Amino acid sequence: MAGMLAVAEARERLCADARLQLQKRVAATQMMPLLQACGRILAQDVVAGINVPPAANSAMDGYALAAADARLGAVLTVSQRIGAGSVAQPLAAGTCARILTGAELPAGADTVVIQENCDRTGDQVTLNQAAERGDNIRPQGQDIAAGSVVLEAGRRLRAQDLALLASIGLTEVAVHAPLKVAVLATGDELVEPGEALKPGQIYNSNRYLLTAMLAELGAEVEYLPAVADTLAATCEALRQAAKRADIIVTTGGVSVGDADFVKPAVEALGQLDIWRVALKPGKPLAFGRVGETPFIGLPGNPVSAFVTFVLLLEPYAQIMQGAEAADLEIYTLAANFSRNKPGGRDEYLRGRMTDEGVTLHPQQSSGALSSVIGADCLVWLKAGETVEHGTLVRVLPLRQWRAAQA
Ligand SMILES: Nc1nc2c(c(=O)[nH]1)N[C@H]1C(S)=C(S)[C@@H](COP(=O)(O)OP(=O)(O)OC[C@H]3O[C@@H](n4cnc5c(N)ncnc54)[C@H](O)[C@@H]3O)O[C@H]1N2
Ligand code: MOO
Repeated sequence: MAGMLAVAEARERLCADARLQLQKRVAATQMMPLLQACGRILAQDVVAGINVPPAANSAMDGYALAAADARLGAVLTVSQRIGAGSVAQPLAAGTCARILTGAELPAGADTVVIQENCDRTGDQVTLNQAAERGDNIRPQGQDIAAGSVVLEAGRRLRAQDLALLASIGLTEVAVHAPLKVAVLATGDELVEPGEALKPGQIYNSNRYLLTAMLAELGAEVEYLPAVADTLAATCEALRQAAKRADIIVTTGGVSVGDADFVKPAVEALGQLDIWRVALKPGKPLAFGRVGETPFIGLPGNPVSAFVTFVLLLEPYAQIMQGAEAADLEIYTLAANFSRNKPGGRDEYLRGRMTDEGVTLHPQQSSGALSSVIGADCLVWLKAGETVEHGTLVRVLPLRQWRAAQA
């Protein structure tokens, strides 16, 4: 559509800019104790200083022996007992050692026979099954080899990553400093929940939407009080935001109405690089700088703010805080709906994936947040596309933003 950037191009341009911004932030890394590092982005590759396990050990409770002795019917004397945490003596030739799960193998043993396959009488063990060299043994370095890269920079640390880092003995880890994001909502009609609603007013829901979504990405959010619809107030709020944040995110006031001052304010204080993207909902998206600080202006309609966050702000914030943005996950599913009125922009409809295909939420207004609550995916229809029941359509799962199953 004339004068509008395609979503893919807008995304590419934002990602490229975020990479430049990240380079300016490389110094902003910090060492973090493991237990406080969940959700943070790893700033450097981590190389294992040790093997895990450090030495070959038994995977089962049983008897350790040399493979040459592990014949069906063999009778062996138990020459020692090795529990997890104890240090084994070398195995006397022709004998076996009682061994417990996790205990290190004695020198001279290369096989473990599980106790269920043996008969024990006193200190004699009879093998009821033959075993092969290496059976029931976890070799040294089976999990992690010393010197290998165990986690790569850019990874968002999850519980299992922290456990892996603990398993190589680390107590702390280098992570990127969290992004500081200033969030501003514009609009004379906005009041905060808790205040009485006067005629003409609505509650400021976007503040909560954006603050929580940014927090889920690991950012530190500072909310600046709602901005009145004047050029002077908008300029002043943006100037304040630029002083304290790595990114400024606004909602509303970015369209063409005579109370929409975000665009002229950004043009006056910096530069506007993108304005209007060919998507519905979310057309009046703006991107640029306030002074040197990156600025992303999301539309005021709550669903438009949600969709532009998922498609454009999320990758920008991910990259700028050091994580690689995942490519959009796109599947094709049969449409469990029909649409014979083609749109002029690509549309991202709120949908739900079912065994019968993808269904649409009945309410697709860009002001209706309830459509997001019921959605687990966005159905991406290209401009001009019509859909019959059963047509294959592109579906973007909402991953972490997904609604709980009803
Ligand atoms: N003549 C035209 N009018 C509009 C166009 C257009 O191209 N030509 N674009 C429409 C589209 S598409 C959208 S989306 C909206 C977006 O406009 P703005 O981003 O400038 O947002 P506002 O006008 O300030 O608000 C739109 C809508 O959202 C409500 N809102 C705003 N902030 C919040 C908030 N913090 N919490 C909850 N709801 C909020 C606001 O009350 C309005 O209803 O413009 C169309 N118009
Ligand atoms: O995008 Mo507006 O984003 O169509 O409601």
